[in-house]
Amino acid sequence: MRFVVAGAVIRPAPSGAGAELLLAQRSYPADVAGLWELPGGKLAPGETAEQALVRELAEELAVTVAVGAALSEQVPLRADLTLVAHWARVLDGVPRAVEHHGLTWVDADRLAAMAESGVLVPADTAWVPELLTYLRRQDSGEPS
Ligand SMILES: Nc1nc2c([nH]c(=O)n2[C@H]2C[C@H](O)[C@@H](COP(=O)(O)OP(=O)(O)OP(=O)(O)O)O2)c(=O)[nH]1
Repeated sequence: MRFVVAGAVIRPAPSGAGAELLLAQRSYPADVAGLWELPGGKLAPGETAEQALVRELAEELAVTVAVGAALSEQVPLRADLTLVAHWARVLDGVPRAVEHHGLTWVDADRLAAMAESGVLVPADTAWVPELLTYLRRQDSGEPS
């Protein structure tokens, strides 16, 4: 089994209420180009999910991240490929779309509207309830 790891990159909302999540707009392949995802990629041989996420987000966003706990859902993509996600925070740098069409920080209401309108990569909808619960928390402390 191979794994893809995605980062639920979060920050306190500038308004002070709740938190925001970073979404990235895929540029390929054609079936998902234009849809929004949690940035990340496949684990290289011998890498842990945490190591792969640090590497992928450095490559894709030009930032250094601290990787936290895994989200609870693991999403089967194919018989031999499973998608997992970890919470992450930017330690250094400002995210930039190196490989994606664009980036956007969303609050809970915006994420819910995007999920509703079908602009998320389909597999990622599995995480929406857990993401919304965190983004709506008032203290935006460590995800539990
Ligand atoms: N990174 C990422 N991939 C996702 C998500 N949801 C989802 O279905 N995928 C799929 C798309 C791809 O089939 C696979 C990972 O592709 P990728 O293009 O990000 O990974 P990569 O850079 O390591 O792969 P590659 O293009 O070099 O083959 O997982 C997601 O939220 N983030």
